[in-house]
Amino acid sequence: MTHASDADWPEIIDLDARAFALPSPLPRDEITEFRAKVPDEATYLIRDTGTVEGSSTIVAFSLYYDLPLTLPGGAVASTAGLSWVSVSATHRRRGLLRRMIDGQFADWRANGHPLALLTATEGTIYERFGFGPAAFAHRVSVTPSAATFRTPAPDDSRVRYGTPEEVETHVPAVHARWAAARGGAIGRPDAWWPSLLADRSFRRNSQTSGLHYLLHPDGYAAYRIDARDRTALVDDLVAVTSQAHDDLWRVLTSLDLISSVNASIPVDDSLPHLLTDARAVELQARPDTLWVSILDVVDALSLRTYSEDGTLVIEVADAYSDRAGRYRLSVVDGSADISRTDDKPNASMDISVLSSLYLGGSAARGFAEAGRIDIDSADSLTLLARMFDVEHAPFAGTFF
Ligand SMILES: CC(=O)SCCNC(=O)CCNC(=O)[C@H](O)C(C)(C)COP(=O)(O)OP(=O)(O)OC[C@H]1O[C@@H](n2cnc3c(N)ncnc32)[C@H](O)[C@@H]1OP(=O)(O)O
Repeated sequence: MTHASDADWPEIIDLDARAFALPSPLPRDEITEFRAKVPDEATYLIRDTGTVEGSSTIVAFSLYYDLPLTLPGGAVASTAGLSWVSVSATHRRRGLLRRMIDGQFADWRANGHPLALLTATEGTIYERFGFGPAAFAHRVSVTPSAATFRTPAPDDSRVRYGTPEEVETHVPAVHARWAAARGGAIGRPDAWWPSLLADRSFRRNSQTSGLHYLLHPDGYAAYRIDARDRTALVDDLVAVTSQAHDDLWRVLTSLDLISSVNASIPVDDSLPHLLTDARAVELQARPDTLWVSILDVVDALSLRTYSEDGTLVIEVADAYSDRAGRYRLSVVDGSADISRTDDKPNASMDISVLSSLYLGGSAARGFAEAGRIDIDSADSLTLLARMFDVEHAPFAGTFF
């Protein structure tokens, strides 16, 4: 296994397009922009000799981004975001993914990352490495004609369409304010913004418009129009205050000639409650949007805060790595002290389940009822559930 160099990228892009069944690979002139997002040492590739004598081809590739993740309580963890995992169809199920993850896992730990993240194409690949789905979103379709707000619109909502110059300064700044305040939010590194704001053609098809940006002093919404069925597709909506949230949604639901507004919103978003008819917000799917793997149990559990004080011994099983063991979690005034222990456990679970609970986006009770958390008493389950509970559901906000 080696790291990628500039010369490898055209081949990597082709491998990736085939593996992800994309209609066309990333255009060559956009590779440079993409390359700014990832240093060579965070890329992993495996070559195999080709059928033509002397040739060799890339048969597996993956990379990780250094991503800031806001945790319950407001601390920001430096995480490793696994992405672009592609194995050639000619080399499937020969352990190449496992080889790449083994290498990355060692590097993530050497770099001191307490957590690894990913967004998954399929739900059955990553649990074996200790990842669990940890944040979700509601994919909704809002019918503007039925979306009547319970309260009248303010005289001036302060929402305006932004010029490109305004968008370039306002959007990254508001996103950073929002991400710092929302548990489960992924902060966007500076190097990501040029390609996001450029809204390259590969992000849309011939029937969809470019992005329109609505700006508010405390938020923004970026949407495009699909001309085929006159829908508005919300690409990004960030609101630091509820006023910004409500004002942006008032504009989005009053777009003329639009039959529906499609968006991915937090599972606890207030939008349905703002309307006289909550059915105007039709739930279409509840996808997992972020998978987490706790790489270091003591470090990770110490970084977040907790909603209930108390002490629990949690036993972790780990078939992939060395995270197994018993950990005493003592919470005082919301802050945890964690240490390894030999004491009898109150709750036993796989590292992937603990990783799912970590951001507060999954309920301990559901895992216990499914037999995936062994619990010594009803009181322990109540304490576990309350400890990991959070004020706002985690919302990642960024696909990577
Ligand atoms: C974070 C991301 O980037 S998600 C994107 C993942 N990539 C894709 O979906 C693109 C298309 N798919 C591929 O490129 C490949 O099929 C991959 C990357 C999913 C798997 O690569 P492979 O090299 O075939 O996996 P590998 O042989 O190392 O398998 C490792 C383990 O995962 C299992 N596994 C691999 N793929 C799958 C799958 N799609 N569903 C269920 N299990 C899987 C294997 O059975 C094996 O299990 P075991 O070791 O516990 O017995």
